[in-house]
Amino acid sequence: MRVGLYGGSFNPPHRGHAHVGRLALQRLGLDRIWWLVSPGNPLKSTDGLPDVGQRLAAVRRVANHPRAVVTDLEARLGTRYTIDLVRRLKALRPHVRFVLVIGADNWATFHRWGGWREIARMVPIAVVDRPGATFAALASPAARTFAGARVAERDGLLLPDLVPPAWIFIAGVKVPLSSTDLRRAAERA
Ligand SMILES: Nc1ncnc2c1ncn2[C@@H]1O[C@H](COP(=O)(O)OP(=O)(O)OP(=O)(O)O)[C@@H](O)[C@H]1O
Ligand SMILES: O=C(O)c1ccc[n+]([C@@H]2O[C@H](COP(=O)([O-])O)[C@@H](O)[C@H]2O)c1
Repeated sequence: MRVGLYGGSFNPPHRGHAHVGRLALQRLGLDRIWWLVSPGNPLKSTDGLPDVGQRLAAVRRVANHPRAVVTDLEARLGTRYTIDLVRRLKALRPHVRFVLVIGADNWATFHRWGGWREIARMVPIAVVDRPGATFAALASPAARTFAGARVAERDGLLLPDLVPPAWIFIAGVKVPLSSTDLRRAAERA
C-alpha cells in the first residue's frame, strides 16, 4: 500500500490543493492520499484559524476523489510537527509506503521545519511546483542538502519504494491559487 501524506492548514481549501492531490495520485501511483487537516502549522499563527471540524467539511468538498481520504488524524494523535506524525505513522503502519506531499513553497522553507533532515531521511518527499516558488524551492537549503537524492520527474512511480532520502520535483501546470488570496478576497467582499 502506497499512501501520500498531504498535510495542510486548508484555510480555506481551493483548486490548487485539489490539483496537488490529483497530481500526486497519478505521478506517484498512490493507492491513497490522506489529506491531513492540520490542528495548526507550528510555523503559523492559529489566530482566526477555523477549528479542524469546520475545515474537514470544506476539504471533503474539494478533495472529492475515490482514493482521497480526508482526516483529522493529527488532532487525534496530538501531533503538530510533521516529524512526530511520520514517526508515529511508521511505527503504527510499518508495511505502508508513505510519501510526504508538499507544495514548492514548503520545500523552499523546509529547513525551518522541526527535524527536517530527519524527516527527509525517514520518508520520500514529493514537491509539487507552485507559481512564484519554483526557483526558491530548487535553490533551497533542503534541495541543496539532498541534491544527490533527487529523483527524475519521469521516475515518480518509483519514489514510494525508494529508501529515503529521495525527493522529486513535479513540474507541469501550476495553479495560481492560495488560501491567503481567498481570505483577502472574502474580507473585501
Ligand atoms: N496552488 C498550489 N500549488 C501547489 N501547492 C500548493 C498550492 N496551494 C497550496 N499548496 C500546498 O498545499 C499544502 C497546504 O497548503 P495551505 O493549506 O497552506 O494552502 P496555501 O494556499 O499555501 O495557504 P496560505 O496562503 O494560507 O499559506 C502546502 O504544502 C502548500 O505548499
Ligand atoms: O513540522 C514542522 O515543523 C512543520 C512546519 C511547517 C509546516 N508543517 C506542516 O506542513 C503542512 C503544510 O502546512 P501549511 O500551513 O503550509 O498548509 C502541514 O501539515 C503542517 O503541519 C510542519
